[in-house]
Amino acid sequence: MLKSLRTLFWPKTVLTRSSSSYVARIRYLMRLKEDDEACLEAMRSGSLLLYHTLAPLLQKSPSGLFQLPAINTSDFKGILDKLGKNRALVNESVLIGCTEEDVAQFSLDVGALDKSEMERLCGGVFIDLRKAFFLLRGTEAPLVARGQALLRWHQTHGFCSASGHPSFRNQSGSQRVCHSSGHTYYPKMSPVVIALVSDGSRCLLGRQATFPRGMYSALAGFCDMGETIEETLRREIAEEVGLELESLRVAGSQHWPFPQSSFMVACHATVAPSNTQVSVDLEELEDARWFTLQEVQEALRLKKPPRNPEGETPTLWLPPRYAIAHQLVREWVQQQIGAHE
Ligand SMILES: NC(=O)C1=CN([C@@H]2O[C@H](COP(=O)(O)OP(=O)(O)OC[C@H]3O[C@@H](n4cnc5c(N)ncnc54)[C@H](OP(=O)(O)O)[C@@H]3O)[C@@H](O)[C@H]2O)C=CC1
Ligand SMILES: [Mg+2]
Repeated sequence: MLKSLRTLFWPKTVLTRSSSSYVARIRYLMRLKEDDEACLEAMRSGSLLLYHTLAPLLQKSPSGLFQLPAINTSDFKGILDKLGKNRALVNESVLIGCTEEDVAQFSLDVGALDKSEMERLCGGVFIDLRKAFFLLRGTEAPLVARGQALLRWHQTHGFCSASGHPSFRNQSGSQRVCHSSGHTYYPKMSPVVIALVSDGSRCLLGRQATFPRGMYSALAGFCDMGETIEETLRREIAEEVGLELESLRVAGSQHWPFPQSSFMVACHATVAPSNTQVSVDLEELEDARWFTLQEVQEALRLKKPPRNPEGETPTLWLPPRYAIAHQLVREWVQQQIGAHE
């Protein structure tokens, strides 16, 4: 069991940290990305986030909460020794960050090793990332998403699209190079705009047929080549629900790992109260409709997803806390409450 291992839990982000230590850490990470030797050196004293076929390893803390165990690299080498596996596996990990104590953080997919044996030796369980998002809190959800996204990118970008030859990663995993064509490839995110549309008193939510029963989310769409955020959102809302936007305001952004990495730009948008007749594009969405403040507040109060069995009218539920759609809904609720005080 992992009891014999030194397990470090990821520290919480401190927003008031001094800028000098922040700058020093960023400069250190820059060097690790560019210098293979320095990266290998940092790996020796670094910590690892483990995945099995892209499912992250989670541990239950004594208080019953799930957390990400950051396993010391040297302890992980001990596990490989026990399994009779080559220690060089550690070098396949990719750099994902650095703690405030200057410990370099890496993620590694151990899909080539026996899953239950790894779970036993590490004292955790590999959980599908979508489920992990419901279990993790604070800065752990974005960290686990980042680690998975970078591993996935390497697993799916092994060849140069110009020459067809294999491409090779640098030690940190921040890029891949094809020695035949000379092309350098960097991890890619697709830009997406997501918006919570309001008519002043209600908000518009939609669902795709693949969503769990009862789940609705803010409307989203990928940017077409050359589009601005405003153009994408205007087009997507017109395409998906047949409405013309009156205004929009950018409210935040996040990296989203599903199905491939997206860069989500989140907005609050409005339509005129006289222009609320929804016409759903059923190719894109199964349903979209207006929800009242009360309906949304009830959904936010749910502690866990409702059962919603077939044949019964489903209870509304919303994307997980970490999804930016969830944050948009919470902000809208606050705006509505503020407007009526
Ligand atoms: N974090 C959050 O809160 C939320 C995140 N999202 C994410 O936003 C993203 C976009 O939302 P969605 O409504 O599905 O987008 P769209 O409305 O743009 O529809 C998706 C379709 O667009 C096509 N498409 C165009 N460009 C791309 C691209 N670069 N990558 C993949 N598909 C592309 C695909 O069609 P085809 O397969 O026919 O080629 C795909 O099925 C999804 O990844 C979703 O997971 C959505 C809601 C909430
Ligand atoms: Mg869409």
